[in-house]
Amino acid sequence: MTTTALPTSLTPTQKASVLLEAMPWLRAYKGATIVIKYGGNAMVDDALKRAFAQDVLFLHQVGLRPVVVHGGGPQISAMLARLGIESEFKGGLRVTTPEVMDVVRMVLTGGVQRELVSLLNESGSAAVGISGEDGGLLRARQRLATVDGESVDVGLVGDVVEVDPRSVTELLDQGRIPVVSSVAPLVADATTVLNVNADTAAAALAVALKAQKLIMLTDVEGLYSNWPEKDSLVSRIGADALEALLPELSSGMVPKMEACLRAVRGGVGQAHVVDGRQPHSMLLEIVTDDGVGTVVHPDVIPQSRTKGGATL
Ligand SMILES: Nc1ncnc2c1ncn2[C@@H]1O[C@H](COP(=O)(O)OP(=O)(O)O)[C@@H](O)[C@H]1O
Ligand SMILES: CC(=O)N[C@@H](CCC(=O)OP(=O)(O)O)C(=O)O
Repeated sequence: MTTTALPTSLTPTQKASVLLEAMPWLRAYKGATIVIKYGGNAMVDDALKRAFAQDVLFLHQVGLRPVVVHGGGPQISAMLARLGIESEFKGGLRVTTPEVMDVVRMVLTGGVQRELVSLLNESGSAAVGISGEDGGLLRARQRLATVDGESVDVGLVGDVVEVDPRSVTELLDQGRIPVVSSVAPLVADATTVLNVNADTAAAALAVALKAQKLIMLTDVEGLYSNWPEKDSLVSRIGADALEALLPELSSGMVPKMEACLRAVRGGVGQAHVVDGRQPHSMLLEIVTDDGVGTVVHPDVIPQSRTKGGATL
């Protein structure tokens, strides 16, 4: 895999200080489980996908336990269009007929997941693909979407109600990088498969794994309190304040911020929304002092999760 060289304009001292800045963060996160949600909109070009793979491999190499949960909304929409199947979103969720569900499952587990696994394994073999259907990982119940305060039917769309994380922890314990697709069997009938928004799946998995961090890579700088006003980017928000803001949010930000809230309320140390269009944004978020994007934190931060003035 090709690597991005440091610009030659950096002096040796500056290069050393970049490495040294990373040290306390790497020490703090050694052995930590980090769930990374890689959104379909952040997979827009090959260079970005490679930068993403490099970051995941770096974190794995230095002793973190990264788990990738991938999306693929735009890729599913492109395949549906090629097949001439109409599709629409309500409240940020795809209306999923049985015909659409077949395509969702095929594109996520057969396309996007395979591509990410092969990218991560280009210079190794640690990545292993798995779906919510495998090893009883996820179980879901049909859910409705909320549009203008009203509940609306979106078909075969699920919310995760049970997680058996053993298949993922076993992979992590073997030194692997699990790459998870967000389809899940119906809790009452395992032969019916539901389409789970990947943000929702990532949050449920992060809670079950007791992850230290959930990172959402998307195609926007972070959460805007007054979208699309550029000066309304939120850098930090607590769970209660986010809950109050949820009814104001629209489209893809609804499941994403619901997922961040669920994660921090469920015991995950922090949830981050970072811009996947910026190469290495995730790495910068984890191993440097400069926070990027939006951090969602629990209202009460346990003492064990603070380091100096910073929150882990
Ligand atoms: N308040 C908001 N803050 C940021 N983005 C918003 C907001 N409201 C709506 N959006 C839209 O949500 C999109 C991200 O959601 P989505 O397309 O589902 O991403 P992903 O594929 O990464 O899950 C942004 O590109 C933006 O167009
Ligand atoms: C129910 C629902 O909307 N499921 C999503 C699953 C993929 C996904 O979440 O992909 P992104 O993360 O790229 O948006 C969909 O069908 O598009």
